[in-house]
Amino acid sequence: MSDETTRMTAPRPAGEPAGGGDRTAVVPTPATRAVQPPPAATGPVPPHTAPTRVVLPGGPTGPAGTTGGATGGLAPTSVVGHGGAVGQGAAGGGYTGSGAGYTGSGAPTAPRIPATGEVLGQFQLGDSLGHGGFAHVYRAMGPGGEVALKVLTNTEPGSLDRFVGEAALLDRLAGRGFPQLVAAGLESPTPWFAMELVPGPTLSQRLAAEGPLPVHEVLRVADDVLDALAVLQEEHFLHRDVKPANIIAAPDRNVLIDLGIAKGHGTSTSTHAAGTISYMAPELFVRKPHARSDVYSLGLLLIFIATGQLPNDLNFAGRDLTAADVGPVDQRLLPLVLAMTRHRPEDRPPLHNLSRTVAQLAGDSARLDPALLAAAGATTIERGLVTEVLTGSGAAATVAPTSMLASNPVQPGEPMTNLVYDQQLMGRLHQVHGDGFDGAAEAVISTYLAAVGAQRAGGRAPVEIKDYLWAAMRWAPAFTPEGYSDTFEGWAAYRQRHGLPLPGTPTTSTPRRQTTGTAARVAAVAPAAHATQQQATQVAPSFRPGPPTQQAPAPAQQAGPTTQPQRPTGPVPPNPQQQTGPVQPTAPAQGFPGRDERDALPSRRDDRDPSRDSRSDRNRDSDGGMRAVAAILGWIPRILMAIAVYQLVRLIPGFDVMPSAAELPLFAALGDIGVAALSLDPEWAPRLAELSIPLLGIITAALVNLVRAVRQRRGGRTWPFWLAVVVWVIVIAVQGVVGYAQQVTEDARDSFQEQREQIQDDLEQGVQDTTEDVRDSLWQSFEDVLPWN
Ligand SMILES: Nc1ncnc2c1ncn2[C@@H]1O[C@H](COP(=O)(O)OP(=O)(O)OP(=O)(O)O)[C@@H](O)[C@H]1O
Repeated sequence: MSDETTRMTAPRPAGEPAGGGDRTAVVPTPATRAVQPPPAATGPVPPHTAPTRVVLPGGPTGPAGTTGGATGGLAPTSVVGHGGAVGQGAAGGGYTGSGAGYTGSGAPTAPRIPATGEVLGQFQLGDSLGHGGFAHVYRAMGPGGEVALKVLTNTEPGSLDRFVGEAALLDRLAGRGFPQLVAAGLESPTPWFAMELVPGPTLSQRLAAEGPLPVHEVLRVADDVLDALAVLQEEHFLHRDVKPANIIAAPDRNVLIDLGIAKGHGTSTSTHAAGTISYMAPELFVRKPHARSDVYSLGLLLIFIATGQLPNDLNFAGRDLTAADVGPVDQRLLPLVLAMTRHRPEDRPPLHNLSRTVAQLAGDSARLDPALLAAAGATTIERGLVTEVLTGSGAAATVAPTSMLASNPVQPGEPMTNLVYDQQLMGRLHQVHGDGFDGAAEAVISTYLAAVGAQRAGGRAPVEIKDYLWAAMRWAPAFTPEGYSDTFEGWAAYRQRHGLPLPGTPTTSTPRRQTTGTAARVAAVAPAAHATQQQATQVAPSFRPGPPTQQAPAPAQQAGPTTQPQRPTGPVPPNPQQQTGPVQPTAPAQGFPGRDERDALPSRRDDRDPSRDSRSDRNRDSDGGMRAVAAILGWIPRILMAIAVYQLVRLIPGFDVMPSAAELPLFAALGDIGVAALSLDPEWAPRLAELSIPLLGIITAALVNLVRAVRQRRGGRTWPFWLAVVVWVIVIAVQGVVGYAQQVTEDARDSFQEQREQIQDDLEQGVQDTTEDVRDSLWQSFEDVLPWN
């Protein structure tokens, strides 16, 4: 093998002096870490117990560029080893080395996958241990014994940076919870690094062979992975790819592999998202990594290894899992996994609390402290992590601005696989799939692409994108409800029939808000659906020009979903537009999970249950009553609000000539009841009658919210509820304050009047008395002086 790497044999950049350091490993290290002196260039590879310490020839602080990853960003996007080929290549979007696969132009070329027997550095490759979309891992023999040797095979721009970053992080972790780095040849034409060989199957292999694990094994996995995640957190990293395939079940421990640095923060989760997205935390779908994102993935993983199945996909439903979602799981595990998979990351417990809970469960579960599983404020270490993410240090600088996260559209230049982050598109597809109309997906995608630009499709036809997204989300083909065609029109008809809100297509400017009533909405959407079909045919050709390949489905299949088996349904109306549509599926491109891969993925519970749709139909029917109640109830608070506002207007001086609504029998009675219940002066009855109007409003608004929440099976309160409560409270406050002020003023006026009258009476009396006294006294004096007295 011509590969000259011993541990690292990268060419030095021009002008850099040669020396002992030129044959050392050049994985970037954090600026804060003590850097060890480079080992001798020609020395033997040390045994695993003394791994090569990768160093930066540029000095302890490392050259510019290391800040991207190793200094604590979530994932390095630009890592410079020693200012040489790696760094330059990274900046240029490709590897500047001479090897196949990484060209200076940055354009990906064919990957080189080494064969068994080849030698890389001082390691001879043995059997393949496995591979993902990113790298191949081999059993290899080196001077210190057997190792797992990982070879980069992905040639997309940035993949080398990620690979270098992974090696750097492994080195930094020094075997704590992860395989220990042994040696690296990152500037080899075939970049590689060797790490400790962990014996054993992955957890997904173990599950496939043995089925669900007993509780104590589940807790052991939880314990080991929580420890590993805590180590990562100390280093200010998230893994972001916790899944059964990334945990090796060694006889004595479970080891987390495949460091998530391959998943750049705010960027793609790599091109082979299938199987990864299944475990992805909801906040990652809006590209807002949280310190507890790994907790969510681990929670799902524990559910999977305990039950053999994953809960329904809830990423777009926006709610927590319930016991019913989880399926038959040991009751001891239930509170743990429910807490770990809470929808809002801040409601999930921090790692430390989880470790203590797991320890308690493994010991004496009776001592389980429920407070540990409650939502807890950010820990100091988490705050550090979040700060780094938010301040945009290193790789985090790629985070989209908050304004972009609102609708989260895929940006030009982003890989097509990032469509999974588009909430608008994915939310719509989730609805389509949930209703059982996978066949409407192509139309939805086409319309979406027509709006955002066909280039976002990355050259894929809508049907390919649909297949990709379905595989990525592990949505098994849905069963269309009987009597409906699996098309956009069928979906629209189904929603109309069930009185469900009918979303427009993503691009339509369908004036849903300007029309009222279901009929009007349907009328508005019908042309939209028609337009969608047209757009499907218009957009598709520009995605993937070229002749259809062997895999192109027969025209008849093109009319409907190309991949979904359907239950026999009623006659499906022909759709000539789709039949003639130039959708030209081609062989799955790189990064798309193959059919076998998809089949191997564990299905979501709903996906495996063919009776799901009829069941959900029944649920929807039973929801009908609730919906009617909610609709009726919905008007009551609005009417009450109008009355309360009317009452408010009456408070304005001069407007009190208008009749008081509080005199209506219902409210008057409530005023009387209030006075009796609170033992108040009866004169307060009219005031209480006035206050009863907004109070009644709050109560009915709360009821409406409750009914709605039950119907939608959503926990928590919705914002309209809070809006209503705020309005009502303001009305009550104004009415209360003004009413009280009026009452007090009236009382004061009365008392003033009383006092005035009293004073007047007193004055009059006084004047009269005085007059009489004066008169009497005068008369007396007069009498006294009269001569006849
Ligand atoms: N240290 C190790 N010891 C033993 N086997 C390993 C080791 N590291 C990796 N493997 C095996 O190699 C397989 C692929 O490894 P890894 O997941 O790291 O590759 P990847 O290409 O980065 O994967 P992905 O595409 O999922 O990111 C693993 O599933 C595992 O079977």
